[in-house]
Amino acid sequence: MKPSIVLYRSIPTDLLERLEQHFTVHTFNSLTPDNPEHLKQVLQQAEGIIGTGGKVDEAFLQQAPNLRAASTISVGYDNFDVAALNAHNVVLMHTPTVLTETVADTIMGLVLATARRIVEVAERVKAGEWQHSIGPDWFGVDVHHKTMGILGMGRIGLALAQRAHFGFGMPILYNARRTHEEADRRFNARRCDLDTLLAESDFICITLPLTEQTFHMIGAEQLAKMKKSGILINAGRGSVVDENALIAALQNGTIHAAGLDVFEEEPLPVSSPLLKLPNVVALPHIGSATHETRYGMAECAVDNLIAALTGTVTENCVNPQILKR
Ligand SMILES: NC(=O)c1ccc[n+]([C@@H]2O[C@H](COP(=O)([O-])OP(=O)(O)OC[C@H]3O[C@@H](n4cnc5c(N)ncnc54)[C@H](O)[C@@H]3O)[C@@H](O)[C@H]2O)c1
Repeated sequence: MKPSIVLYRSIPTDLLERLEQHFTVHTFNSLTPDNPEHLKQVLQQAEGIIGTGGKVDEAFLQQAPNLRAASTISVGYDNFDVAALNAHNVVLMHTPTVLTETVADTIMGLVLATARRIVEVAERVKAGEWQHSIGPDWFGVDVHHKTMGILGMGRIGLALAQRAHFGFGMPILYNARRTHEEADRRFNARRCDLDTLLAESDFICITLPLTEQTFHMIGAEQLAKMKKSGILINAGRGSVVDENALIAALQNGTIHAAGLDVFEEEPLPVSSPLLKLPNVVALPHIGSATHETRYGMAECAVDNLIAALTGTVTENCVNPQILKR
């Protein structure tokens, strides 16, 4: 009999067929579906889960005694309790690399949109406000040759540095736990402490994962250390920034603008003060959301689950120590 798995995100038909060659697939629209009793029943037998979103913690794992592998269709895995997975001998697979370049493109899009006020002025054109040749109230600020500060010099940080350095002639600062030799060599990037990065950068781009150490890493104190003309871009995870402190900083003119792809609560509530601020560009977590990349992520996650449940893992494993047990 084929192993039973739970699929909790819709994936392209050919990839579903690939899963069905190996497994009996039980499909749900999320991990908190309309039919929770059915999910509970299926989880009793399930050896694998694949999808994105939803908490996988001790309470969830208690309901899935036969689980051997979890495959998330994302690179970030902050919604998984890795210690609990380890305790239950569950391998966690994710999709790094395949989305790196697309997310870096999104971040550059936010840099340009905030600095040049692209969304705001395009809306004014649509509203019929372009009646005469434009004056300073339509102007933005330059991007090229300004200083870019990157928080989290990993895969996405490096792809962003490449764009900023070669495309826009920007000096690159970064804050990281250790020196990134490739960034230094290829982009003349300079590692510095957080306070220096906050004080010297014109754009601060967050590409950090959400962990206990990065939670609210940027709060009122850090925002106050940024240039008044500084622009904050967050494409890591919402809770790396204290959103209330950010709202206050944007309202008070402590910083110039913000470009946000991620939020403390997603979807962003329509009542959020962020949506009332003209100096905010808010995106619905589209970092990796292109047809090509979302297909690539789903394919990678499918192959990851097959590898994990057939004992052929070579890459993309968050807790490889489990494989040796
Ligand atoms: N907006 C989106 O749609 C989207 C898409 C993909 C990834 N992401 C987010 O981006 C994150 C990074 O992805 P990646 O592929 O570049 O991961 P990565 O692991 O290659 O890079 C993360 C970097 O952050 C560094 N880091 C971690 N904690 C730190 C700390 N306390 N101080 C300084 N540096 C620290 C790590 O050393 C690493 O270099 C993901 O974890 C995810 O949260 C968002």
